[in-house]
Amino acid sequence: MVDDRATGSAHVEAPVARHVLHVHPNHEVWTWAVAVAIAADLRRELVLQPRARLLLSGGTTPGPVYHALSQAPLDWDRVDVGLVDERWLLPDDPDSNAHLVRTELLQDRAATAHFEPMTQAGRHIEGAVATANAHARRQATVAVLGMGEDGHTASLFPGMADLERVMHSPRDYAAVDAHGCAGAREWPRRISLTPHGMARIPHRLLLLQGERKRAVFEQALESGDPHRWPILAALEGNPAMPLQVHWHA
Ligand SMILES: O=C1O[C@H](COP(=O)(O)O)[C@@H](O)[C@H](O)[C@H]1O
Repeated sequence: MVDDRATGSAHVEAPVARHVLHVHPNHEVWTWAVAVAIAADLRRELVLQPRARLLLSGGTTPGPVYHALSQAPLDWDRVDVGLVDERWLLPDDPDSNAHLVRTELLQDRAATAHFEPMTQAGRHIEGAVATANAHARRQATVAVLGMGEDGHTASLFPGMADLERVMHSPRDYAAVDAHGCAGAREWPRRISLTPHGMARIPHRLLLLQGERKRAVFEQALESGDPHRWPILAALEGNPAMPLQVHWHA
């Protein structure tokens, strides 16, 4: 474990470094450390490229990070913001991932970022997937991932009917049907980044909170079975760019 004396955070590199675990002492340090890491990745990209792309997850975990990130001094008008996954809900539905991004990130300095919601009134799910795949032709710089206690990431749920097809899809995004998966809660119809899409993104951050999620992540690593533990898909990618896991108790 390596100490970062300035923040009280520490990080552990896995023996074959497919991930690096950053252990933060509390929620506030976790929030700001993750926001600063995302901003640094975007800033580096904006030095090299005219625009940068950021893909964001929804759920209950990342809101405070997005809020902190909205205050980062960046050329936000050169940043495109897309989604890692979306529930088949309209973008202004309070349970949509788009709503979380709009209310927590696209404020303050980040208000000028260009947002690409996945859903639109009157659009069929296949049309929304096609648009998401068209946007994905532009390589994303950073993806912020979450994980449910069932081991799902994005909208890749263990046991869902479509999992095999989606796990091997050659496209970046796919429509998924997670009927019967408790982790999908009341939104089984979704659009998700696929393992193929995830692996193309150089900077992948996984945000975890609590002992339970850390234990689930460790159980997944131990098992090595991505069908039981879709979170393992987040480990795939450029071996020189391991998944950055940020955790606090
Ligand atoms: O449904 C979803 O859940 C995961 C994890 O959410 P959390 O509430 O456990 O933080 C999230 O990463 C994903 O984007 C979302 O659609």
